[in-house]
Amino acid sequence: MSTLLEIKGLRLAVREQTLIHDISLSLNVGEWLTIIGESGSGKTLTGLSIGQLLPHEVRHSAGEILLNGMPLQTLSEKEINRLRGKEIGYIFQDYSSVFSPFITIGKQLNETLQEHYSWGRKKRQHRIIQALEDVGLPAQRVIKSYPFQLSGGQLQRVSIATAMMLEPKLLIADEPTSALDGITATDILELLIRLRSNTGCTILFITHDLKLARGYSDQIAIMCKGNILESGETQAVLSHSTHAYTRKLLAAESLLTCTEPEHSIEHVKVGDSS
Ligand SMILES: Nc1ncnc2c1ncn2[C@@H]1O[C@H](COP(=O)(O)OP(=O)(O)OP(=O)(O)O)[C@@H](O)[C@H]1O
Repeated sequence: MSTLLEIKGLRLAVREQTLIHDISLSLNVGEWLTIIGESGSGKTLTGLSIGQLLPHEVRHSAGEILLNGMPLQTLSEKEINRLRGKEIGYIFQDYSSVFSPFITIGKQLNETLQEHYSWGRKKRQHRIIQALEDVGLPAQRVIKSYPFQLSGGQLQRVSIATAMMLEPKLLIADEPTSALDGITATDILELLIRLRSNTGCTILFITHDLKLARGYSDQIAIMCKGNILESGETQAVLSHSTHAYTRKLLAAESLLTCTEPEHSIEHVKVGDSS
């Protein structure tokens, strides 16, 4: 299996404060990796750093992020802009902020396609309808709708359709179900599974919910205070965890407050004999 994403010794800081401490992760083509950790552990910053979407005050102070072997931090603004959307797609918890309130969904999706492809109107229209149908929405009605005319679950489906219509190799889904009720959240996860098997895309999923990590991911990484405590195949990490925090986490089935001393955390790669 070939590696799509490699994060090597990534460190992020704000002024003198280190927020992410030399983390390393790798993700193979077509895999689903879940990063799980309590609030403030560094999940979102890790996801944003891949597409160079960090808040301006957060510095990438060490390490490399490679997509298909290409070091992303060496790209110009124009080059990374071209990769965002087409190679690296994002879905966020706050799907409503993705849409302009006074423009129909069809027009917004059309503008997104125009930014990336020089296709004619008919081909763009066809792609939009197909993308909306792929996420189980009534495309003809949705393209004429304004965002406020759709439910939260429908809008999150539209944001997934927006990301998937560009056929990204890597989809970063940051807590995409946190704002939805339980049944809608499960539907969205099932949808991501189906889209992954249809398109072969690779998924980096960010959550604080162990149930979601357990049920859907091939690989799991447990984050705490800007460090990765353990990572590896989901089953291996969950059944042979070496870290006391992970074991307590499993016993509680919900996130605990991480009490590890920040600077002495060692990243354990479960199942890695090298
Ligand atoms: N712009 C910023 N300036 C300063 N500190 C920041 C900034 N953004 C995030 N942080 C800090 O970095 C740490 C990691 O934040 P991050 O948002 O990545 O956590 P998270 O695990 O995604 O949390 P949550 O689940 O609540 O979204 C936190 O301590 C947070 O307060």
